[in-house]
Amino acid sequence: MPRLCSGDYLSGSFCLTEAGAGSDPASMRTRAERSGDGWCLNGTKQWITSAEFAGIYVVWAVTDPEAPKGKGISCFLIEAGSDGIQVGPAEQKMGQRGSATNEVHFDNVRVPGSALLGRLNDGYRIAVSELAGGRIGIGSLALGIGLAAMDYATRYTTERQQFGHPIADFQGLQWMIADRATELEAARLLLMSAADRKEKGQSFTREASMAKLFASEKANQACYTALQLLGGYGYMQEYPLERLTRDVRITTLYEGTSEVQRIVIAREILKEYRQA
Ligand SMILES: CC(C)(COP(=O)(O)OP(=O)(O)OC[C@H]1O[C@@H](n2cnc3c(N)ncnc32)[C@H](O)[C@@H]1OP(=O)(O)O)[C@@H](O)C(=O)NCCC(=O)NCCSC(=O)CCS(=O)O
Repeated sequence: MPRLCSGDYLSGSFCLTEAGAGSDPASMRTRAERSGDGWCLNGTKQWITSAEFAGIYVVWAVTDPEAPKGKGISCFLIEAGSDGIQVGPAEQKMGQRGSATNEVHFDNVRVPGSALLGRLNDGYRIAVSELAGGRIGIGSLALGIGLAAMDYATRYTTERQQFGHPIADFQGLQWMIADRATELEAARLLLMSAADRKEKGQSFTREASMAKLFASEKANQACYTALQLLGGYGYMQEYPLERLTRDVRITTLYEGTSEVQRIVIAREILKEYRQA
């Protein structure tokens, strides 16, 4: 942590996803086998944010293949310079091109026993609980993009003249502005509520998924509307809507798709009813 906070490490990377283990990370195939006092890791992680800049990787690997699904996974902290780690080139993405996304290969990477984070075979719980916190972050990112898009487009409607009027005078457009503003405000309140619960040490899994689901879907809709308000200009790279619309698209996918958020929300609600 001190090296991450001081900037000695430009970033850390969260290495969970694999080619065959995206929405279902417990089906991962990366293995960590005992090697003397330590561990030897083999496998490939996919779509890892900032891997090419990372000083340290948080890596999940199967440590007990005989255990029931999700019960034999452990979490390791691995220094970027370790022998056997290879980082692939940055992926060519639709958006968020300011953020590098790489594959990370672990080929007989040997780490000491002290690299184990948390308890042996209890790593999957660390992954899912960290994802819940991350969802507040991605929801907030989505909200920021949605607000920026609508801010730009709303100002544009007051300046753009058609049919002898600023287009903001037309009720059809006013309703679009009103609906998006209402949805983004609701998203903001859901995010604040989830963050507040997290900060107070209360359970927040359900609230984080609700906030991420709603904020990312509504931010995508906001970018669509904002581009529509600019008409053909919105489609041009010269204007910011083209980039915002590409950047926002990933927010309903990463840190868990909208469909995964619905699984989490439904499970959390049903848990209460089943316990009653
Ligand atoms: C779809 C899933 C929610 C399904 O989960 P699973 O069925 O595989 O696992 P669970 O049984 O729900 O949970 C396992 C275990 O952990 C406990 N748990 C669950 N949530 C929490 C929590 N918030 N805090 C603490 N503990 C929690 C749960 O009770 C279980 O414990 P027991 O076994 O009962 O003891 C899940 O697979 C899922 O979320 N999938 C989506 C994965 C995802 O979001 N991937 C994104 C990867 S990161 C990314 O995209 C960004 C790139 S990067 O950062 O570089």
